[in-house]
Amino acid sequence: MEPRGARLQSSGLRRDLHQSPGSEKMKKSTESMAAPDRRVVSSPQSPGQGLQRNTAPLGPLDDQEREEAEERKSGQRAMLRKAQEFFQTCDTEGKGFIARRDLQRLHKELPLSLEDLEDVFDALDTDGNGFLTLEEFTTGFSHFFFSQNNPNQKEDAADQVARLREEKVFQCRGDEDLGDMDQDEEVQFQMLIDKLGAQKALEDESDIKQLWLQLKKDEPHLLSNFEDFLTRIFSQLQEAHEEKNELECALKKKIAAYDEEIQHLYEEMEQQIKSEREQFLLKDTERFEARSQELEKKLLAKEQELEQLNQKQKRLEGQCTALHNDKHETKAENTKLKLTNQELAQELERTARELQDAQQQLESLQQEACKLHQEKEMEVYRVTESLQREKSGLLKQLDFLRERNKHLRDERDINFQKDKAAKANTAASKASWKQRSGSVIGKYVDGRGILRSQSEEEEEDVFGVSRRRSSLGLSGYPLTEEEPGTGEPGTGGPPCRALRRIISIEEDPLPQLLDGGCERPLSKCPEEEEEEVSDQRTEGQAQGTPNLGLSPTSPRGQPVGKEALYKEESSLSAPDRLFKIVLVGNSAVGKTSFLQRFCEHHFSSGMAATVGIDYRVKTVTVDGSRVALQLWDTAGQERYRCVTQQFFRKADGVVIMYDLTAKQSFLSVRQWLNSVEEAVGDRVPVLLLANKLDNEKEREVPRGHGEQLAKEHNLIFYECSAYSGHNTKESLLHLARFLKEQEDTVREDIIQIGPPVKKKSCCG
Ligand SMILES: Nc1nc2c(ncn2[C@@H]2O[C@H](COP(=O)(O)OP(=O)(O)OP(=O)(O)O)[C@@H](O)[C@H]2O)c(=O)[nH]1
Ligand SMILES: [Ca+2]
Ligand SMILES: [Mg+2]
Repeated sequence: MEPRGARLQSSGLRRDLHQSPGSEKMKKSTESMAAPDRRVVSSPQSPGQGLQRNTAPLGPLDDQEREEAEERKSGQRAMLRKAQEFFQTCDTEGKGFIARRDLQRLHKELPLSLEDLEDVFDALDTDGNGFLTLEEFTTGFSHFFFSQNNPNQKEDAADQVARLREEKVFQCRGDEDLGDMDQDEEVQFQMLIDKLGAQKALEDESDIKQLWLQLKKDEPHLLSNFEDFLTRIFSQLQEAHEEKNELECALKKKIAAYDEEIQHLYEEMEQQIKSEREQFLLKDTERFEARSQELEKKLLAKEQELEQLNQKQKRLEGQCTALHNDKHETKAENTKLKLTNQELAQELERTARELQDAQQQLESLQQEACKLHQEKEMEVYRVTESLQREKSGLLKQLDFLRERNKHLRDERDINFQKDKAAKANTAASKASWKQRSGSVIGKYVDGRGILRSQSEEEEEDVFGVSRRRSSLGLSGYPLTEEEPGTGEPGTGGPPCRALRRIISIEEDPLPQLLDGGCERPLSKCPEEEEEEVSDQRTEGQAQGTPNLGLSPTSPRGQPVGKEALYKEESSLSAPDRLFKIVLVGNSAVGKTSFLQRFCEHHFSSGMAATVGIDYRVKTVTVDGSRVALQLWDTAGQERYRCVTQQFFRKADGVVIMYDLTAKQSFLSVRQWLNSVEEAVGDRVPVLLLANKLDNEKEREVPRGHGEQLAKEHNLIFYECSAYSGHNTKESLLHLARFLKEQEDTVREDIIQIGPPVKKKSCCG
């Protein structure tokens, strides 16, 4: 139930509005409400449309009325202004209309209850749409105003105003004359009020009291009607009030129910939210935990990695330090090594100097040795040469003696009759020397035997020489072999002396030719000059012919009286160097025949087997230089092998010969190779010759075998024929060239003091 004060206040406001538009209270309140915009408050406003409409139907007025109208008009304007100001105060948001709640908001600022304000709103909201336009608002205001101030308005309006005026009067009077009321009347009225039961319904009973008092005083007959009316009204009011209370009660209940429901819903919602939140939190926590575990794992891994890296770094640091130390050590060592190096370099320099000195010394020594060697060779050659000369002289003498012998034989034939016994003797001795079993010496021995018996003085000289020629290197072996055959042992001193002379290859010499001496080496083949010409053909022909023409019938082909001619020629072509070449091979392979072909350019069948050793010298031109070849012809017969062996030692080259028509001679080649190797190793080049190529019909050794053997032992290989002369010269020239080239290389090496050269391959 609303307090009484509120109802009174509400009527107070209405009173204020009716009484004076410019009343202080209202002004104050509106001003306070419009405080945010004072300009609006102060500026005068043009009157609204509704105002003009309302003011238009004013009729003709007298002066007083005009004054009143004027007054009304100004009051109207002020009222309108106030209404607008109030409207704006209410419409704080500037929407252009006032909603119910806008007005309700003012209940704190205005001395009105919410209920009063609602009543005001309902009254102003003429179209009932729930909000007040400015027009509605001002119209409402002016309606109040005009209905209050204009008595010429419609009847109901006039009534209203009159009533309001009465009210006003009563109020004033009530205020002023309350004390004047009779105690009696007061009691009467109270009784009425009690009867009506209006105390509860009426907040301010003064109005009714005054009305009742007035009625009682002015028209007492209407009083009962009024009282009935009041009773009816109040009963209705009571009913309405009760109804209202009931409704309020129901509303409250409903509100409570709603509240409860809302509370319930709220709680439910809260519960739901809570559970949701919890779930979410749970999930979140789980996720967070999982994530944190993951992160922890990662962190752990990272930490381990870090640890590893740390260790690595430490290790590297350690290594660094070690390396640093090493570096220092190495530096120190380096310095030491450098010092050592310097020392060594100095030493090396010193050694090099010493070496150089030594080399120089060596060189000079070598030169000296070379010189000595040359001198020696020259000496030996000179000796050989003199021997040759001697030999040649002796041969001449022999020829002469043979001639003599012939003569003597002739004489003997003449004397045959005289001495028969002597004749028979001589014939027998001669026959025994005709066989091949004999040796070259045999011829001389044969001659000597005869000579000896014929001429004692001449014989001595002749035999001395002839024996030497045939028994070279044999220590008089032929003598013991052959003398018995002749039945004439070496009785005299001279023959023994001559035969015992040993000419070994060691003593063998560089020809005197090298000295450029004019002495002619008689041991040379008679056709030597011709041979040289074979290299330089034009010369040879001219020289060769006279030789042959002069040649006497001597078996060894040494023409008498040729010596002078050779002497002259020899001076023209002195050899640069001398090579000693030893020929070996089984007996009868044709060594002697080969040499004869090579040196003398002819072949004689029925050659006697060589006894011991023989030699020839031949000068050839190889690549523009003169080379003297000292060719040692050995005896192939078994019994002379030990002699042959000795000759290998000083040989520069060896020729091993086999007979391609005699397989045995080829099979023996290996033995010969062994012998050579035993004596000189493999430092000496070997020429393997297969002789008798002319006799192809009887060939027993295929060419391939010879080639194969040569290849195996790194030999020079030729097939030749002493008979036809095929390959005789070529093969020996090949060997000579090889020897020369080898020597050239060695010489160069000696000069350069280089390392010793390996033996050069001969079959290139
Ligand atoms: N058909 C032919 N017969 C030859 C050839 N060479 C040599 N003869 C003959 O073979 C025989 C032996 O010749 P020699 O020259 O005495 O043999 P050798 O090798 O000197 O013999 P020894 O002095 O005993 O070592 C002789 O009857 C020669 O006529 C040749 O090329 N062809
Ligand atoms: Ca409205
Ligand atoms: Mg021979």
